[in-house]
Amino acid sequence: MAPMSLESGETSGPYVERSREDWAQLARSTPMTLDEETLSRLRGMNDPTSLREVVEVYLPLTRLLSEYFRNFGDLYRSTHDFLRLSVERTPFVIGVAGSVAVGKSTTARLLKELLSRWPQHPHVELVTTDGFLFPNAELERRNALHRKGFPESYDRRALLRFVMDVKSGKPEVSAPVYSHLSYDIVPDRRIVVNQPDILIVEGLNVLQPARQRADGTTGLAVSDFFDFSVYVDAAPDDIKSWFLQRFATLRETAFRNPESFFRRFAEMSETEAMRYADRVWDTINGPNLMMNIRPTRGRATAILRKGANHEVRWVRIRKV
Ligand SMILES: Nc1ncnc2c1ncn2[C@@H]1O[C@H](COP(=O)(O)OP(=O)(O)O)[C@@H](O)[C@H]1O
Ligand SMILES: CC(C)(COP(=O)(O)O)[C@@H](O)C(=O)NCCC(=O)O
Repeated sequence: MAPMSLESGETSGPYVERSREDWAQLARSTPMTLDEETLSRLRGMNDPTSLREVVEVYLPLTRLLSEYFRNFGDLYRSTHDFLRLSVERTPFVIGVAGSVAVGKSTTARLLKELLSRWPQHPHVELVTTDGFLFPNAELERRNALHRKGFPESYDRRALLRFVMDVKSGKPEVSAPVYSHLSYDIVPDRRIVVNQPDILIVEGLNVLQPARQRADGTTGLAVSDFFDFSVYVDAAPDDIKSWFLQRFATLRETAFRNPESFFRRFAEMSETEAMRYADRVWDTINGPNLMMNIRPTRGRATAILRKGANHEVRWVRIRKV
């Protein structure tokens, strides 16, 4: 069978695809719980996600998620009855994947906010995988400082341990923290996740399958613990232009902070700084997208495909 083209909007096999218009119809009667002020707090830099986008794209997604969540609870209860186990319910885990600068953070933060507002008020936690990047000194030792964001730049074992601990119901599981300001892991700082009902794990590589070991066996990957996953998708040229626009905005804002690792880009000429950003895309983030991130797209439960103006044009769902 010829591989399915995601550009043409076809539907085939175990997937169903809905145009933006059809998708929006699926949650027509769902009440909107977010206001403009909350949305502006959740939006990433240069991300124009509107309240209309929340109503037409994210509410249907949360309705679908609530079906998965309910079924997950039923399955969990019945299998535990069968096994005569009396363990507390463990969290429902959602992965959010996609390129650098595609808007994953906005999607993940929106999901956190909308799911927390469900009638049963679940406790929702969000963790980004950048905390599991190796510190710069370790990346340097591994000759991988120019590979930040590639699968090998993460402490995958620690990330897997973190997700497994949370998923198995352990209290107070902690994760390291990354700072865009210092461009490094923050020493002596951890965030703590305490038995949430829902855990959202957001990052470039969260849909990667497990690696094969030298002896030919495969281990586990974080994606093995996902109960639902979302891939935020767009044309690579659009994502590159969003990355460059964001870099230009960061030059005017965050990079001006005297403590910013990127301070020198606020000080050099715009042409020079933008030439650097273009090179970062062409040598790091672009190749990582094409070689590692995009190939995991088909593994997601839901794909949100954005157009050049950031609006989601169509949604693809795995039927099974
Ligand atoms: N150099 C930087 N300085 C400050 N903030 C940054 C920098 N690079 C990225 N960010 C912010 O970090 C967050 C994550 O960015 P990214 O990993 O590109 O994911 P996405 O754009 O898909 O949400 C975004 O909110 C972005 O605005
Ligand atoms: C921090 C990131 C690797 C993304 O981390 P994630 O939370 O998606 O794992 C990325 O946003 C980034 O800043 N890449 C750096 C590329 C570079 O300038 O070297």
